[in-house]
Amino acid sequence: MGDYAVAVQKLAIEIMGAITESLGLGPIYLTTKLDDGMQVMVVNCYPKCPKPELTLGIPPHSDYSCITILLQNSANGLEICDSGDGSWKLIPVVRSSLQVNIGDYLEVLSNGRYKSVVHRVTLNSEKTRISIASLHSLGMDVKMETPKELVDEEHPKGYKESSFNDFLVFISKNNLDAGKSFLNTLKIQK
Ligand SMILES: O=C(O)CCC(=O)C(=O)O
Ligand SMILES: [Fe+2]
Repeated sequence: MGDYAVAVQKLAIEIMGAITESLGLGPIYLTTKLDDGMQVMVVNCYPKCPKPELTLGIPPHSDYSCITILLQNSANGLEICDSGDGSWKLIPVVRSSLQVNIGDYLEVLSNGRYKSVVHRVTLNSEKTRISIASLHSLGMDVKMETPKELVDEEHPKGYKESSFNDFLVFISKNNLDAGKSFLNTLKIQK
């Protein structure tokens, strides 16, 4: 697990380099902040369920990360919400691959050009599902903000800045199962 954690952090920094480059910010824009930042590893186990239609493994949420890199066993279950019509789409497991999800931080950084993905996990009656999620973000008190290069008349600043600590304060006071989203509290009403 230790070797995997180190390798996946390195990969996250590389992917984020490509993403910041795609935003015109250059490939090392966030490297130091991510290197010094938070990596949260979550190991999820969803046992077989005789009546999977009656429950969920994880309710709908978005991740408070820049990106989340997910390693899964062969049991399907991850679904993402189609922001167009609100329908749920199954993400089939592809053998020997990692799933990369965009988190709230990247939506803030990119001023909405990249969208944080709302996802959930369903259960199944045949197989136990195991996943390891690695969430990559900045340091506890380091605020993520939209750089001025990504704000102009056509793209006014859409998000307030926030840190991981701000997120922790939010979840300690709100029930995320009730559909409350931290990202929504950051959106600037236009
Ligand atoms: O188990 C999965 O596929 C997703 C897990 C997840 O969404 C999370 O840990 O935030
Ligand atoms: Fe998640």
